[in-house]
Amino acid sequence: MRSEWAEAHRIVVKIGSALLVDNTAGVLRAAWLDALCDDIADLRRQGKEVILVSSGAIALGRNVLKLPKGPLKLEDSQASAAVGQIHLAHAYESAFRARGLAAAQVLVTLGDTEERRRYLNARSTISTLLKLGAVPVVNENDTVATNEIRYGDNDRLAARVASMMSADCLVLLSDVDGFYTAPPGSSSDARRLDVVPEITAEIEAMAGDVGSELSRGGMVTKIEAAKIAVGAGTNMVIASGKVLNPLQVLASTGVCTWFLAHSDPVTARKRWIGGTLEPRGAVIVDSGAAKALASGKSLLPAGVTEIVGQFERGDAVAIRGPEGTEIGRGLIAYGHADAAAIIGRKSGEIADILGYLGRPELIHRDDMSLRKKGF
Ligand SMILES: Nc1ncnc2c1ncn2[C@@H]1O[C@H](COP(=O)(O)OP(=O)(O)O)[C@@H](O)[C@H]1O
Ligand SMILES: N[C@@H](CCC(=O)OP(=O)(O)O)C(=O)O
Repeated sequence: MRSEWAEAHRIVVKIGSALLVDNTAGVLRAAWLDALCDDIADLRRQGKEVILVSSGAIALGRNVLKLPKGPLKLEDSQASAAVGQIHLAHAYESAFRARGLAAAQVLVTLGDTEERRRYLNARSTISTLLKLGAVPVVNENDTVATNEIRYGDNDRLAARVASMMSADCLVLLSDVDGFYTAPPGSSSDARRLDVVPEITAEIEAMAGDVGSELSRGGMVTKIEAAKIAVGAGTNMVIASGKVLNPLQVLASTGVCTWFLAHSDPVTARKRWIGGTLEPRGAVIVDSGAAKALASGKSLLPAGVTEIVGQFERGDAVAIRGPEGTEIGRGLIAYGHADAAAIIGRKSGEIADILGYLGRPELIHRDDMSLRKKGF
């Protein structure tokens, strides 16, 4: 197995519906799920952080509701997801509890990963869960997501989660053991690629549709996911989940396809913050704060002398030194009005001033890109 696997500290694992749900009976494949949870407990013992993105709610729920086979209307998918998600949550809770781990259900919508304020909230909640030792189990909140505002497939959702969480590796477990030069079902000379170093038009043309009635997206959405992941500095793997203990099998055999990122997640995130996002305002810092930032510290309200412009929590702002020169950019943890109320004050005073317990830092160092480090 490639060194990227051994070196990965934060791993997102996405599980397709076809793996979790028995297509004929429409019920959960409990023995498979148990074995997967063994693999995750094992990774946790190795000191790694694991976030699961699990499909399966609609596939499970439609069976409970006795809906006919074939494509579902949007409202029937949403009803199925509502029913199936309870079953999924129950299954994960008991499987992880049996292994001494707490499962945490995180249901997200497209807006939670796209809109700045909610993005920071989701990132912060998942970080806290990891810090507390829980295993976040993420799915799309299908019950409230309508066609215009939904991912619809969990491949891209998993990639957005991996990018949001600066994960080192995203594993898409599927019913196929990698990316082939053509859809394996329709072409007998299709062969699996070990590594895709670049997602070219030729690679995109090799991706076909879904392999099972329960699934969504096929390889097309996996390639879309790969673009998001590698752009965020996350390596992506497509591997087979058709075996028991799929992560252990992957580690020992190395059979899969790798989509390699060109930089690490921290560098990619800093580039995104420093180069891609348009600043909505600015914070002016004093010389002491400028020095602290240069030595790798977060920006505390005490070191800020002025707030410029109007922005919301999670927006990008410019960080300017006492002479007004831009020294960096960052995602700010407060909207402009609250930020203006707490600048120059100690972090311990924030709750008294604002009436709620906000973050101690105005801009966390992970959410900051400094000019001299090159953006
Ligand atoms: N180039 C390709 N390489 C591998 N599989 C492909 C390719 N093009 C299409 N597929 C199909 O994609 C399927 C996997 O995607 P999908 O059915 O959406 O599963 P999942 O539930 O894992 O998301 C495979 O079973 C295969 O039939
Ligand atoms: N949120 C949906 C996921 C749908 C989906 O992406 O399925 P899959 O292609 O099997 O990963 C569910 O839980 O049913």
